[in-house]
Amino acid sequence: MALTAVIRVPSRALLRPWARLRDAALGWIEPAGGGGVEVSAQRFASQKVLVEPDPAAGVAVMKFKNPPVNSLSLELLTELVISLEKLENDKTVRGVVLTSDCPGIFSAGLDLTEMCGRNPAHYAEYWKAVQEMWLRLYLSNLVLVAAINGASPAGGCLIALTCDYRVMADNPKYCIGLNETLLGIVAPFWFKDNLVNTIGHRASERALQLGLLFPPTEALQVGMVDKVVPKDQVQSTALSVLAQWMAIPDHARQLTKNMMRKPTADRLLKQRDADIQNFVSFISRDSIQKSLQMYLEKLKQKKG
Ligand SMILES: CCCCCCC/C=C/C(=O)SCCNC(=O)CCNC(=O)[C@H](O)C(C)(C)COP(=O)(O)OP(=O)(O)OC[C@H]1O[C@@H](n2cnc3c(N)ncnc32)[C@H](O)[C@@H]1OP(=O)(O)O
Repeated sequence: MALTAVIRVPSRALLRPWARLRDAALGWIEPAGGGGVEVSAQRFASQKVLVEPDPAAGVAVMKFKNPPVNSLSLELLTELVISLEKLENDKTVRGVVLTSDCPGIFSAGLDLTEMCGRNPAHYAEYWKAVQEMWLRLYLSNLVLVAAINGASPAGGCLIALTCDYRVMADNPKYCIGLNETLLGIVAPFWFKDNLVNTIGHRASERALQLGLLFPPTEALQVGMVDKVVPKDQVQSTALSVLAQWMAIPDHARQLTKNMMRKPTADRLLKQRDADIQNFVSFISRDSIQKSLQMYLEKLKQKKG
């Protein structure tokens, strides 16, 4: 991967490359001149997120690669944020297509194994990473187009909802939606806000309470996706849409996007810590842990 962003990081963290990269990606870095050292991010080859830049076109394709189902593990979330940050800082890139490298699955959503049987400190770290992913994507200055080439429940749907435009493959087996209630859990307010901003209040109320997973044609009808095309045209269509959006002057489009989205993002930014505490206490409940364990068991038994 030809990404060569240089990140200034605190020298103390050199002992822990993983934590250092995460800190840099999440913005926990010393200011320039603060005694850090410069390292090329290219040295740390990404494994869960593949980025294919096309500088001539000013675009990149970002592919999630966390088989079998692209669950959003802490590692994938961290790599996603790092990759996005590099692209934001790359002056040759103005737009990104987000898609999946796993056949038939865009993303299975948050990684249930990160939310089951762990300790409160882990839940807090995980939730902070989920928040960070959403904030970075939702407020990105880049044009983001989701090429939804597979199933996209819950957190997978959330990623698609952060994009400026969604193209979905026409396979009726691929469903998209915020199905949290089916797991006995509740979509956080910022998931809900992002959905309401996309499909409106009444449709969101119904979709969220019932945990609806929409097949492509229904997703199109309700406005959850913008275009449905045959599977082999998803990426090319997403790239064409990207080109249309990139015909608009960046500064005008970016200011408009920010004007539309900032109030929603600010709601979370103002109460990030409280939101983390809320998540930790909710997810730590015995009843919630039991529900999630049962759901995971059901997924496993489906095979046998
Ligand atoms: C106050 C705050 C409250 C908390 C808010 C929390 C918000 C939560 C958001 C979420 O995103 S929760 C996750 C929701 N995701 C789902 O419900 C999807 C579950 N998965 C599926 O429906 C299916 O796996 C699939 C995506 C449709 C793919 O089906 P397929 O038949 O292709 O694969 P499977 O055999 O089902 O799965 C393979 C393998 O992967 C494991 N797995 C599936 N999904 C997840 C996941 N989200 N996290 C972790 N692991 C997952 C599944 O158990 C199988 O494992 P093995 O049996 O191979 O060990």
